[in-house]
Amino acid sequence: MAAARDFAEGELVLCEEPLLAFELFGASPRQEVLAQFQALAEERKTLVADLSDCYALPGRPKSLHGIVETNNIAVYSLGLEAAASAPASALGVVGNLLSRMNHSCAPSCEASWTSSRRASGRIQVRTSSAVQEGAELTLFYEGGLHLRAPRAERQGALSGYGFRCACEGEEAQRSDERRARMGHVWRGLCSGGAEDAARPAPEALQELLRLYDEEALQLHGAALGHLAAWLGEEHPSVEWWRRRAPEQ
Ligand SMILES: C[S@@+](CC[C@H](N)C(=O)[O-])C[C@H]1O[C@@H](n2cnc3c(N)ncnc32)[C@H](O)[C@@H]1O
Repeated sequence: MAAARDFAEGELVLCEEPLLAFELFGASPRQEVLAQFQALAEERKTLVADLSDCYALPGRPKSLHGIVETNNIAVYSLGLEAAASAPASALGVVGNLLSRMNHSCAPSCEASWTSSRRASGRIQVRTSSAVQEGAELTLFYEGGLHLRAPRAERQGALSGYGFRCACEGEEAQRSDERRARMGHVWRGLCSGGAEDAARPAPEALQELLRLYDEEALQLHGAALGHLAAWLGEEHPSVEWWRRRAPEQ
């Protein structure tokens, strides 16, 4: 999907009612998807069926499962109501426009849910940096979960989408080191480094933000969702990050 005009950072690219939106870490996502699909109006069923299925063999029919695996984008949102058993508030979302977007490990856009309530929300995509007319509008399919991981790990996480992300180039080695460091700092923040409520580990957060900048990753909304899910919305680190997040 290419930009039809210039977009400023943080601009709304699309906002749509999802075709399917299921709990990624729910007890039975396949059954949930099937029930949602069966409840769709006929024309919306056709929109789902028109999406690609990277699992379908040549000449053989597509399957709902294959379409969902190929097209669901993981979205983590602050305060999103989730099943009590879920480790994070995460939805797998299939959308008529959303699912036309390609993946990039340094994406130009970020997807989020418009509401703290799953039932009343829509999926929206905003640019995370300025995008020029004609440039591709891309998303990180895994919703940021594997964003702070080296290339090999990202490629493994993306294998279910039926393509191999071609992050190459001279910078690949340095990028791997930076993302490994991002993962390390991130895990420190989530498992103790930011536990002290009076002192939200500002050095670690600043290092993390600097690494985001060096990687040209302006995805603070996704980072915010993860922090909130793991530390709780009231944690000072979450508040610190919230001030840098794009408008919802
Ligand atoms: C969610 S769909 C994306 C929309 C699809 N390109 C279309 O034309 O409708 C996912 C599929 O797009 C392709 N794709 C997405 N991002 C890609 C990338 N970075 N490199 C290669 N193929 C990609 C893969 O075939 C993948 O199975």
